[in-house]
Amino acid sequence: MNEKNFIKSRLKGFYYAIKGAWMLLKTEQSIQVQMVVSIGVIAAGFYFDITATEWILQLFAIGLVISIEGINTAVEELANFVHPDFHNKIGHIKDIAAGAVFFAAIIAVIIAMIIYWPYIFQNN
Ligand SMILES: Nc1ncnc2c1ncn2[C@@H]1O[C@H](COP(=O)(O)OP(=O)(O)OP(=O)(O)O)[C@@H](O)[C@H]1O
Repeated sequence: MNEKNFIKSRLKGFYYAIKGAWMLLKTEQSIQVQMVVSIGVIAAGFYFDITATEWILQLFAIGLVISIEGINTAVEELANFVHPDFHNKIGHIKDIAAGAVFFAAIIAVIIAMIIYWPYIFQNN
């Protein structure tokens, strides 16, 4: 593959990724909820004027949750496509994918508590 084709295929990959991100935002309620929560904590970040390190942790947590939620959606879509009917194995696969989101969400909540607890409850 020459250099021009390489750049072209990378740009195409980028376009598909943007398209996928837009589809997630437009169609997936779980992603829309995560987006609203993310906007809320970003607003809180500005309101409490959190430090650069806290911003990094907060943005990392937001990225982690939204990314895993997106992968969970892809797993669900794939499961529904491969086996549209009820099957214990499909249920198991979907539960595991949802479990991954749970881990990320719990960590994000803990990070948010560590960041905001001092700003909210220790006014000094
Ligand atoms: N085809 C299936 N076979 C067995 N269990 C399923 C199947 N589809 C869903 N389940 C069970 O229902 C749970 C929720 O499924 P899913 O995440 O697809 O949500 P939904 O309520 O079916 O649809 P949506 O999230 O799109 O509103 C799964 O974690 C799994 O336990």
